[in-house]
Amino acid sequence: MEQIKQAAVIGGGVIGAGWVARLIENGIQVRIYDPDPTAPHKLAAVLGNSRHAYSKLTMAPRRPEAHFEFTADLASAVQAAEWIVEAVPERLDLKQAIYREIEQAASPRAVIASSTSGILPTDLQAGLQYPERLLVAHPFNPVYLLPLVELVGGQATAAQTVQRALDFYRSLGMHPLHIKKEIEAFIADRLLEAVWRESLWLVRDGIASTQDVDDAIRYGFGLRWAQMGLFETYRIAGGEAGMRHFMEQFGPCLTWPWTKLTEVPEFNDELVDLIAGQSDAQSGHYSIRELERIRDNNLIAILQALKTYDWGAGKALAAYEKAQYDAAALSSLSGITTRLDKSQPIKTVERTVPTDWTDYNNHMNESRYLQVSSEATDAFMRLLGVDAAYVEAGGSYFTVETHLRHLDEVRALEPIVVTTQVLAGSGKKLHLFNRIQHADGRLLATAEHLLIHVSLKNRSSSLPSAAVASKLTEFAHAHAQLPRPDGAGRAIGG
Ligand SMILES: NC(=O)C1=CN([C@@H]2O[C@H](COP(=O)(O)OP(=O)(O)OC[C@H]3O[C@@H](n4cnc5c(N)ncnc54)[C@H](O)[C@@H]3O)[C@@H](O)[C@H]2O)C=CC1
Ligand SMILES: C[N+](C)(C)CC(=O)CC(=O)[O-]
Repeated sequence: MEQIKQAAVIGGGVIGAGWVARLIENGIQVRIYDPDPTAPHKLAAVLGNSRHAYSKLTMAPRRPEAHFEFTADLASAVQAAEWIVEAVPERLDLKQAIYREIEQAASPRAVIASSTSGILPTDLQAGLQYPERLLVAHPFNPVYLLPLVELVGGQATAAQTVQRALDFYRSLGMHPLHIKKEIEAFIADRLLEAVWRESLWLVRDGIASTQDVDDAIRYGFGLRWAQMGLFETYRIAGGEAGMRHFMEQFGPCLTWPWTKLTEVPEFNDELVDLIAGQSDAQSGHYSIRELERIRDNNLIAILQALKTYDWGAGKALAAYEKAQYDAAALSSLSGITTRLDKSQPIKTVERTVPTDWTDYNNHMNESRYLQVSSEATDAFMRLLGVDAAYVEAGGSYFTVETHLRHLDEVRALEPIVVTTQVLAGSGKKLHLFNRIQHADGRLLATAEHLLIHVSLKNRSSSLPSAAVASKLTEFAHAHAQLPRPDGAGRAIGG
């Protein structure tokens, strides 16, 4: 599959910044062009939130964040780009002018992906020299967390461009929804606009406050929509007889005067003041950044819950995690044959301390030391070949005993490194010693673990495969030459 290494983002506002966050998290270098001098400041705030979000989203090994930079002009941003994200304001003339500039500097193979919320891709393509490489990739805010991206090709978009886009967005952990027939506002915004329009009427007519509308969504059908959408939810609401009964019963209501969907309330100062005033009263005591954090934390919890049940948007997270584990296994395995120095403890974790790992003492909570050490053990297991495929085939290691020593403190966002030393490894047993260090060299903790190889079929101890046993023997022999670590085998107070 094509590996995109260099992207450009044109327009670094709400959506452009969200794209930058998702791209660099996935190891893709980004050059950004935005004439607004405050754009770097706004991007920094979005990255503060996205880094916080990614540190909580998954325990899978993350790629090192890629480099990004602002450029002084558009040409410098797109020259080397393989993927060009356009995220400038929603004006056809502006977007078309930007594409003309892009075409003068970029490779004709580079895909141009417009973030437009509703403009037809065929209109965007008008006047392009290579229109076959343009398509709409419409994301949802926050782009760094929500998996959906609507892909819409125009009349001139090549099938190959759509295929490249499907592969690319999947590799970013997204769920590309290919809309085969172009239509203004695509699918999701048509639905959102309908709900928004109706909500404006309800508030304007004094029937509900903005808070009432939000409560009607978040305490009820919003929860259903987040996991099943509309049609699957209504199928269940039809009882045993399912969708047919639901349609028979509730279909006729659609002709009753329940909604005003076709009319739009007049957008005068009075309406704006009414809505904005109620919105200020509802949530003005939070800053926008605080609201973003609250939103992100809630979204992460929902995504993780859905992942547990392999359902809805949780499927995208599960697939992304698997890809992250596979990528980590590949890089570790290539390390074994090329550059891994087995004569030393192996570096198994390199990360920063997430902001929500700290406690009332304002340092990393004791439980997280075990979590980090467990990440290190998992990474070492992958080095042995105990990866997702091995586990799926029925083999794994279970930890049966742990001894942790807490030696120094570490605070949020500080860099930590873990090294793993094999104390013994033969037969069913694997005895590891992990050193958790600050990147400045301070030893923060040691964790000693005894693991037993198990068969996941009958969940009892078993011998590892010959390939795993052989790799383990190599490490065990090499590490047997190392001095026994200080603290190994120690009991409390010993
Ligand atoms: N805000 C939202 O909820 C969503 C917006 N979109 C779409 O994303 C696109 C961007 O929208 P937002 O990020 O919300 O707007 P925004 O106003 O937050 O950001 C637009 C950015 O483009 C920059 N810009 C203006 N002229 C430029 C030029 N000639 N070259 C480079 N940069 C330029 C502006 O300085 C600004 O930073 C629009 O097409 C919008 O429909 C898509 C999904 C959701
Ligand atoms: C309001 N909006 C039309 C720009 C919204 C979107 O396009 C998608 C979203 O994030 O809701």
